[in-house]
Amino acid sequence: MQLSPAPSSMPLPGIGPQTALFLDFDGTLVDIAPQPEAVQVPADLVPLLRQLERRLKGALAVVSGRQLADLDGFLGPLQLTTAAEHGAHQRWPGGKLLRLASPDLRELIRQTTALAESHPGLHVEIKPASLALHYRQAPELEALCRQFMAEAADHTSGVELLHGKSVFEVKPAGISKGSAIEAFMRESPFAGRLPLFAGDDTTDEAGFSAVQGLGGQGIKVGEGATLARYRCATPKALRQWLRAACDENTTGSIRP
Ligand SMILES: O=P(O)(O)OC[C@H]1O[C@H](O[C@H]2O[C@H](CO)[C@@H](O)[C@H](O)[C@H]2O)[C@H](O)[C@@H](O)[C@@H]1O
Repeated sequence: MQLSPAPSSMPLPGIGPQTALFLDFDGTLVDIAPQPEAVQVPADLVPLLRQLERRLKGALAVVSGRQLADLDGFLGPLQLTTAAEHGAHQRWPGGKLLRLASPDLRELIRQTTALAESHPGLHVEIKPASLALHYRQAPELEALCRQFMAEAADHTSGVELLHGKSVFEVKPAGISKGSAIEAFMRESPFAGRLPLFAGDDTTDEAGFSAVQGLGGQGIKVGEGATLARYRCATPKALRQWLRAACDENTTGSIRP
């Protein structure tokens, strides 16, 4: 399927009792920050997600590249249904945990850590099933990081490379945000509902493809070519749409 600019003037789709809602975290629920740990969670986000989860009778999940512990740290005390690490680590309704893959990343960790030590500005984020090499503080090193991570991924069994916002990530092959959403959609309370997925990055395109293949809609937050049919300008505007959906008198159909 070809990526195209999503229309920006259409009102966002309504969130109703038959919606299954899937939400990316960085760049979607919260603004992008200079470093992964510097993200600011707006004070009203956790109450908003709690209210939405209740209204949707549990059919809400966070779908993120982050590791589960980080998401829980940012969104605590909430522990939402979650697909973490691009779907490799899942928490299902009721709390059951599922780890779909655990590639051996020891050599990759050794190599990327050595690279970051010799290049100030690079940051290695080590997660249980994946690894991110961040270059937001050294954008001039993008080409070096690309080549390094492509070669490293080639030499690591069972992984594939993603390019996100100022980051190259190695994650388990064959698992994506799309496959995680499809898995949730086969089970209660998601099954039989219309899925909506909001995300901001290239790594969210698999999620847009999955929800639209199931008759739902993708919402791209921010700029850039996308498969998503809807667009919302900023995380703040997305949160306003979510808040509107919590208001009894609206279906959430606001303009982005
Ligand atoms: O799927 P997401 O929830 O969007 O997570 C994707 C990655 O997000 C984080 O990195 C990105 O956000 C950082 C904080 O805003 C930013 O500094 C970095 O440049 C971005 O790439 C996170 O650190 C990664 O683990 C996630 O995979």
